[in-house]
Amino acid sequence: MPDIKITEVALRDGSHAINHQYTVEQVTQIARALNEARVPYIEVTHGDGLGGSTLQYGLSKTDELKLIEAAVNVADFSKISVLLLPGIGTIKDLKEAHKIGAKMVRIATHVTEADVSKQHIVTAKELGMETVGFLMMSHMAPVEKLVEQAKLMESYGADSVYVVDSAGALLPNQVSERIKALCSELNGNVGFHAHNNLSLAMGNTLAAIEQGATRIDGSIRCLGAGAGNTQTEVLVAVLEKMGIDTGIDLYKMMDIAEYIVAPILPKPQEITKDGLTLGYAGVYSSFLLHAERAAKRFNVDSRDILIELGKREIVGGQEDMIIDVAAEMAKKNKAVV
Ligand SMILES: C[C@H](O)CC(=O)C(=O)O
Ligand SMILES: [Mn+2]
Repeated sequence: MPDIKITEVALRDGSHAINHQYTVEQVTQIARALNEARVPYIEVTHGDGLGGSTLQYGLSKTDELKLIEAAVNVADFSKISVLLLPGIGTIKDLKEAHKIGAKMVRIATHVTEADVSKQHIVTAKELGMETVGFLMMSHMAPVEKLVEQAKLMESYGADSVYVVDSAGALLPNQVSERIKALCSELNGNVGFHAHNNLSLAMGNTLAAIEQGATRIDGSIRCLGAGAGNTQTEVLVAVLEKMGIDTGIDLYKMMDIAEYIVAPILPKPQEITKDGLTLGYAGVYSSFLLHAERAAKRFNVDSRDILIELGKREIVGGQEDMIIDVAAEMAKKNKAVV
């Protein structure tokens, strides 16, 4: 039994970074290779979870059930996971994903809205799926609130609850206090999902592990929203050096990153000015491309849009506000000229 169980999220969180353009061929190739490298969990879904393919969130090139099925077909070791945000994905979507072979589901809510996850968690458990509560934008709630919400998810039946640093805004001490509190208050596993917008994904992940988190997310070659997540192959190497077992084959992961994932990246994953602004302003990482498009359309600075979104505490599901904010800025700029 590995000490730390890693969920590879490039085929879900990375969907944001490539504008939801995954093909069946790409998912098949990547999932097959990750399975051979013995990654415990591989998450495959639209970036915004089941049912995310909409004008609001971005249309997928390929029906996500086809992508999930493609991954299931080549994974005899790895469990295929799906993400579901209540309000975007439905119980029907969950049942369909389960029917085609998804073994784990992560039910994601804003950090203060765990109560909306109840029926989805209950249904997932009834279906016999491993079930995870995923508390997004965890930097926006004080520790006590986070604990309260995590306990709710556990009371509905979640096997694990994650602290999700959606904006890549948490500092290491803030991760430590959150994970420590959850580990002492919950009976199940505690997990951590990072974004690298402030270059802290690895440091924060190690802080989480030090405080007792045993479920950790990573994206190979950093293929995730914003500046990406904790880079999985690097994490495997670091943990190996620390004597922590992940059960994952390091050389195979390096090869997948170099020869399969890097060639499909539209551009190398790095901390750009906009990626950095996400972490600095505490904005949802998946807003990056939306804000960049709005900035171009309205001829305003994308950083100003992101800073304003942060001030207004805009969260996932409010993507239409990105356009509103950009339009307002353009109007103001015009008035000044
Ligand atoms: C729907 C989001 O992209 C989920 C996630 O990965 C995060 O909040 O971070
Ligand atoms: Mn994420």
